[in-house]
Amino acid sequence: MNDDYAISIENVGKTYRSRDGREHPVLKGLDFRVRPGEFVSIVGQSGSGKTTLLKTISGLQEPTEGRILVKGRPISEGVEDIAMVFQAPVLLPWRNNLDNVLLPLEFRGTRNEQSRDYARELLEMVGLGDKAKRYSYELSGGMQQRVAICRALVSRPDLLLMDEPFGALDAMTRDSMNFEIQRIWRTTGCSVLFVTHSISEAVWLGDRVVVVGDKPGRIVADVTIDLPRPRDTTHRFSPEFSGYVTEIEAHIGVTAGIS
Ligand SMILES: Nc1ncnc2c1ncn2[C@@H]1O[C@H](COP(=O)(O)OP(=O)(O)OP(=O)(O)O)[C@@H](O)[C@H]1O
Repeated sequence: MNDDYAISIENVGKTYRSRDGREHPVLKGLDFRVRPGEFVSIVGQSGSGKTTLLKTISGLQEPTEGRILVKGRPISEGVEDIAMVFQAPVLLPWRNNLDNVLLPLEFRGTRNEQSRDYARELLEMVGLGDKAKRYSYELSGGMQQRVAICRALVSRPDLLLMDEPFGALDAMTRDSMNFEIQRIWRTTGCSVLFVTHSISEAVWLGDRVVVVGDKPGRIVADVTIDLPRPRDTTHRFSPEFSGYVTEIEAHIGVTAGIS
């Protein structure tokens, strides 16, 4: 049954049309499911269509072919339980961090005392409880991205879409954000679709790693990561971990025609 899944991507294609009328197929025949509470990483060459896929899932744009169901309901019906985190946190500099977190609820007209408490709870959860009344320009890049994650979580989404959320962070901050997102995901129980260019990040975080090939974007592998949870740094040095990384590198290499 479709509604057993957090999300069903059924034979989805997306073609862009340029100004001169030419068609550019970017995604073709994508077909996969995400179970409730599952963490699915997505990797692929630059330009393979990963962002296009997330935008299509979030409802920011429509697929040209196929359909997307959230708990059995077409996203075209205006499903509200999806939130997205982008590479850049894009916080409003004139609002304090708490008010940035509450922004989606203001748009929906559902901001109230309870949601304010929940937003504070989320900031506590990511270690920014004392920064609620501070402004984004007073925070480091990693802290700003944590605020953006709280903003995505404040509407209690069932599905969190993350597009290279740690791509702009330095290696050490990225490492600690990997732990942070694992903890957040386990606490909230939401399903996550996580796009990254880092294969080791994808393996370390994911229950599965979906590899998207390019021209047009399609799934070339869907690898189940059978490593115990919660994961810590020791897993990164295990032979099983290296095996998964090598396997996925090979899938991406084949896609690019270099192996
Ligand atoms: N609005 C648009 N109109 C036309 N073409 C587009 C549009 N958005 C994306 N594209 C094209 O679609 C292809 C896939 O882009 P997309 O951003 O989805 O790839 P990606 O895998 O996320 O890349 P990266 O890893 O570099 O972020 C690219 O060739 C891009 O130029």
